[in-house]
Amino acid sequence: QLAYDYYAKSCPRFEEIIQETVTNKQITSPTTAAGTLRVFFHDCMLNGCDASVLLSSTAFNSAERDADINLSLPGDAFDLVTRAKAALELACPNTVSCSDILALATRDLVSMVGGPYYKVLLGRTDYRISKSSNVEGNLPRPTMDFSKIIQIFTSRGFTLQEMVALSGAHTIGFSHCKEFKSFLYNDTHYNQRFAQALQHACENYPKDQTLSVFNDIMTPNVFDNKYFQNLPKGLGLLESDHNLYDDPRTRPFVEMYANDQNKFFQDFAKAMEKLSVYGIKTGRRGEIRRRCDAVN
Ligand code: HEM
Ligand SMILES: [Ca+2]
Ligand SMILES: [Ca+2]
Repeated sequence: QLAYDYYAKSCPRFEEIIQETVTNKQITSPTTAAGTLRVFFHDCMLNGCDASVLLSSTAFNSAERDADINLSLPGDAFDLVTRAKAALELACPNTVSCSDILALATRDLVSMVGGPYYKVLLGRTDYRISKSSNVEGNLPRPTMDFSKIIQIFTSRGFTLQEMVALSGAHTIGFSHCKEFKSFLYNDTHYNQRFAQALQHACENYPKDQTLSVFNDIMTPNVFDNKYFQNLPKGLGLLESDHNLYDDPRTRPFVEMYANDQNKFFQDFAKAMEKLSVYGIKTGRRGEIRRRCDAVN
């Protein structure tokens, strides 16, 4: 049922409208690309790419978005989907799912900031269930035991190599100080000057909870393989970033991608295609939401 040209007849301008919306949003808010990529990842890992992460809580339901780990998901990503949905409802009412919008917008943003282009199958429907209580343990945290992080990926059918390739997403975007602050003082794998700079940058945390730093200090806004080149030099930010290089199970893939950006792009593109169809719903298992933040 899924097809690359799923909306060819029902909404011929679908791809064009997404492209337009994404371009306008990314130009005015350059953090949109990373934010949207992370939202998409968090949606897909939890019960599949079904836009469950986009639902708002109601009086009767605390949604995924309000789970502790998702509170830092940036408003710009949700705003992007809202804008695309509004434009699409004008062009072709009740036709395009929010999960398809998020999948395609993510692809366009990745390539807009320099990453690889890949094809996205379309025809997802949106799930009606989203519970904050389902989140814990299903999304990786930097402080988790590394074997647990590996298990989160492998239990969903991703190989170690695919996990490392996907983690290359940290070549863009930023992290809040709370995600690495305590680790800064306990880890010997940091480059010393980098650790000092980070301590300085986070000096006012926790008084100022909004303090954050770039995931990839070399090229924070460009999708490239610098993230992997940083890791062996102690320039990784999160404990989980460090673990990718320190753990012998994943180190060979880090080294491979650090040496070969083309290989990283090829593997990232393939892994994203695989992630994009993970756990998706079609037909009556879901619905075409009228608004992306509420069930019909
Ligand atoms: C390997 C396990 C992973 C862990 C432990 C992890 C953890 C985190 C954390 C803690 C942040 C900072 C969030 C914040 O403070 O706002 C972050 C940011 C980010 N993550 Fe991950 N992540 C992982 C894998 C991934 C994967 C596979 C992707 C996408 C395919 C991804 C995409 C991103 C992006 C793009 C950002 C930047 C968000 C922004 O700038 O708004 N991460 N990650
Ligand atoms: Ca989901
Ligand atoms: Ca980069």
